[in-house]
Amino acid sequence: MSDVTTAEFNEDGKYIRKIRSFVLREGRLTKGQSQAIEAHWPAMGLDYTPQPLDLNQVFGRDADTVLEIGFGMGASLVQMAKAAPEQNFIGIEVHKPGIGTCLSEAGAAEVTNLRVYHHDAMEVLEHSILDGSLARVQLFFPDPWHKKRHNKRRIVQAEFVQLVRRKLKIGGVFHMATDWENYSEHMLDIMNAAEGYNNQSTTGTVVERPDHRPLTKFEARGHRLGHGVWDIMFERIA
Ligand SMILES: C[S@@+](CC[C@H](N)C(=O)[O-])C[C@H]1O[C@@H](n2cnc3c(N)ncnc32)[C@H](O)[C@@H]1O
Repeated sequence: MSDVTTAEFNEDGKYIRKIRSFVLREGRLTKGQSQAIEAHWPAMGLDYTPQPLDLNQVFGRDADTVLEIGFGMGASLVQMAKAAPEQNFIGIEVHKPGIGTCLSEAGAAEVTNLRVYHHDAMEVLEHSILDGSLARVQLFFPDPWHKKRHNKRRIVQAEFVQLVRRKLKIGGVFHMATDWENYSEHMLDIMNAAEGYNNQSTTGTVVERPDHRPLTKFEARGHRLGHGVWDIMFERIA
């Protein structure tokens, strides 16, 4: 398994510090997580390389590919892969325990249409995914970076959404969900200003949770407490 980021240097060989959307908190792996990585990484893990991935070769077929950024423990990703065997799924996560749990659940569910990266999604998207190759990109409950002075760490930014657009096919969908209202407003501001996208909401705002996004445990609890969740879906039109 490679490092989660690639060190970058300028022409003078000076290390470039980037603003990242995550802070690594490498909690210890449980025994189950490390066993799952050992058992399933050979079949389901994708080692990061800056060369574009041949999706047909990776999945052994030509099918629509859905890519999820920051899948956490992977509960909804595994459910989605299980529920849609006709589609390919790629998950990207920097948190190693999440990789372990996801692989453990994917192994137990016997899914064969899921591959995962343990790396920074920005670099994977930029270098490993061919332009115009994805049917859907999913970003569920990204770190909200609540404090105003941390807002710049939010992954949803003008440049990022154009990177996502480039990787989607025409007609492909960028699907976001958040439980933080201020972040949903930020997402809508960025997406409304972004070229080449069309909001799938008839009201020009948010959409109902589509059936293909499973309700997470955390979200179900939020519902009971009266908390909101906002789904935002934009289609690539150009
Ligand atoms: C708040 S959690 C949500 C996890 C999951 N989607 C869920 O709904 O439970 C956000 C996740 O995104 C991951 N993450 C943030 N920035 C990332 C990046 N640039 N590349 C890969 N993963 C990232 C974090 O490690 C974290 O696990």
